Amino acid sequence: MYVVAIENKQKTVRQKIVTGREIAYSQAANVQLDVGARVIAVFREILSPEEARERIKKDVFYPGIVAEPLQSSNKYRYLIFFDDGYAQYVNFNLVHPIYEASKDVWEDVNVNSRSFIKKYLEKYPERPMVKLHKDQTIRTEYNGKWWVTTVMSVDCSLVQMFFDASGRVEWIYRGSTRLNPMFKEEQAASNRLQYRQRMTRKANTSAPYVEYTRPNSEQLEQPSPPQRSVARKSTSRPPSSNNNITYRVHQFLPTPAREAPATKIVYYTPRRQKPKTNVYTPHTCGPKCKEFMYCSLSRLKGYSPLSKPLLCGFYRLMYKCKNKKIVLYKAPCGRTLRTMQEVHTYLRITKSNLTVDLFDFNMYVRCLAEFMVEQKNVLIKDLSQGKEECPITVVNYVNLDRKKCSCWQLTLQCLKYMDKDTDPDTVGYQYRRLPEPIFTGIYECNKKCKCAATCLNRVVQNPLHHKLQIFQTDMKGWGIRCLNDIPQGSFICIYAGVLLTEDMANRDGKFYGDEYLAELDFIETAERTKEDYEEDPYHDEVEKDLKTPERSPEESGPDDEDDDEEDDIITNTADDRDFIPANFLARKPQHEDSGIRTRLRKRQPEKVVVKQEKKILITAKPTDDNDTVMISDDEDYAPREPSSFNPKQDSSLGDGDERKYKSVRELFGTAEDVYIMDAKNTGNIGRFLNHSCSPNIFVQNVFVDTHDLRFPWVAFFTLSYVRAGTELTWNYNYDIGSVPDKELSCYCGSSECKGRLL
Ligand SMILES: C[S@@+](CC[C@H](N)C(=O)[O-])C[C@H]1O[C@@H](n2cnc3c(N)ncnc32)[C@H](O)[C@@H]1O
Repeated sequence: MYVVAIENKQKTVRQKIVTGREIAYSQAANVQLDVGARVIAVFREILSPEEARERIKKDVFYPGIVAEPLQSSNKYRYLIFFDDGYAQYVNFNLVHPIYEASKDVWEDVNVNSRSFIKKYLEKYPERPMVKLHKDQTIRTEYNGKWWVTTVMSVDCSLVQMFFDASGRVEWIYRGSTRLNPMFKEEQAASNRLQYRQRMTRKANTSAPYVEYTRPNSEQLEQPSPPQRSVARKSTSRPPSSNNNITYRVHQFLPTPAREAPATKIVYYTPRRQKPKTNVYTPHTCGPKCKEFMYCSLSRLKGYSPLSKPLLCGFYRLMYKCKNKKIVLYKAPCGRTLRTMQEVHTYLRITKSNLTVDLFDFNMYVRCLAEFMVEQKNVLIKDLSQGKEECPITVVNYVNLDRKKCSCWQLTLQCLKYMDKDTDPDTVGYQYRRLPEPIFTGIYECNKKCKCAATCLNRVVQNPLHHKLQIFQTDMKGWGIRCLNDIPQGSFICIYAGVLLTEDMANRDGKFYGDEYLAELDFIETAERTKEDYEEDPYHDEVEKDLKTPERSPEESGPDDEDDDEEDDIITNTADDRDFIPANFLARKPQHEDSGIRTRLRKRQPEKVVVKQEKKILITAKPTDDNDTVMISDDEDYAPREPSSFNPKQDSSLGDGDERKYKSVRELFGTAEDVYIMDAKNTGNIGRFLNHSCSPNIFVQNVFVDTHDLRFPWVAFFTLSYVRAGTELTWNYNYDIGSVPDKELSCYCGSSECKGRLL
């Protein structure tokens, strides 16, 4: 215990007995403080011009903990989590160590922030944070409710939010669960049956997401209690009987080569066996036009799909038209084909056995390019051991009328959830390609339909089409890359495996690994997306209900002082550990106002001032009630409105995404749960597709042999044009932190990488 002499305004001195946890040094530390250090630090408040006229801005010390050390990435400031829920960057000379701290430092913190601080320190340096940028809109909690807020600015780990309805402005830690994406991430980790964001929601690619800083395994403890025992990728389905081949995995896994093989792109030159005939002479196209072809499709087994028409005698020409480059095909008979529609019609009337998806009008797609690896490095020439050959298609295209086809109509149900002006002809397969995912699923024609096998609504039921290669990646084990350019929306393959129930998957996954488990969660994904669609009016209602005061200029953006801070970035590249406060002071003139503001606060009376004693400052009084702390003296201390790092515990507060209806899955029985596809021992090439946070293929649920919503096939399509030699990757949509004792770093290498898979 320490006896402290306290002088009040009237200069009368009284004595007080306090513990070492209630007093701090009167000087800033001259060594780097570690994360978790117990400190008092100055909190800088923002004053509006009117307030500034009325009173002077006071430097007030509040107790807290160091949440980030001084480092170049945060401009050599400490991030301080104040006990009463505020967060702010503070210059090191305004941070004073507290004299003593409990072994578990969070025990000294106000009860409202305790669990947050405890979890933060236990997990540090892993810090999931919402990745945000200016003008982004998300929901943020305030006073037990979710509000629509807009990002005003981002400063390292803090974000300044503008509450659209009330005009409130607040700085919030980006890892706070008061930010809805962060809240949902936490919910997902603790709720086995949460509803995840899916690749089927392509529109969400710019939505905010939670990013995990790469953990330092030595410093990390194990994550908090999760609910599931194995990891499962979202969405997949094997065929019960289909021509997508499955094979035993171990048969084609040779020892990986130590060195990456030399690679190159080679361009085929079509060998013209007949004199060039593509000069047009007027004629009516018909089956006779086929006679101009150099060879039949059946002789082109093993060639890439896009090269086949060119090898058969078609020319693919690039023209410049009004400064725009366009692609044209010239048929062997000389007929010019300018669009997919013209190609489709031409192939039909000439009764050609070429299919329309062998053509492409994207000028960047290189039809004759092939990615080659040195022969000696080719480990297996055919992964499917002859089973997965290029299809010999029987061409008999019928002009499928979408309006009359009940399968197409089922696919078009998704129009209900799209912009009302959406043209139905642009939804779903476009000449056997899928430009965008459809979250309500695709319904293909099947053997019960009257149409031919070459119908435009039969895609994933066909075998592998593109040349793929399994290769050893640097960090992710085996992966798949394409050997030819692949146009956007092309079907790659399905995800095949053995179907397991939830219980079986948990048991098998625990003992034999869960790397190849994928959930058939079409129902949950579709329902979730539908509800999101229906929720849109909710925002308007919320906003209507609230008065929207005008934003004052000083609230509407950072003031001049903020601009100054931007100029103060120190470009010191030395290790953060080398930081010596004294040198820093000598190098850089002290900036009066370099602490970043956390949020606007209720203004407090003038008397909130810290008394600087010669040796020590009286500081935080740890309490278990909401009175937070004592600064200087009980008389002088005026507590501010407490803030928080977590949403207020309000039973009515969901994740802002509460479900309104019963799930369709319940109609199948009370014991029904998602089925899981296990591709560990029996699967197809889909099992080798790695994860990426910026994937180039997406998952589409397709109904082929059954319309039972529990059993869609899961098919992969290209999200964009993919160049030969590129690895094909999808987004696993794992729930980070959901598997006990399991952490998996992500090595996708994308600039958007979240840092963790699990
Ligand atoms: C379905 S398997 C993919 C094929 C796997 N690479 C193999 O060699 O069989 C999933 C596993 O691949 C690895 N993996 C996939 N994507 C990854 C990524 N982005 N970062 C790290 N590991 C990854 C992980 O070990 C994961 O459990």
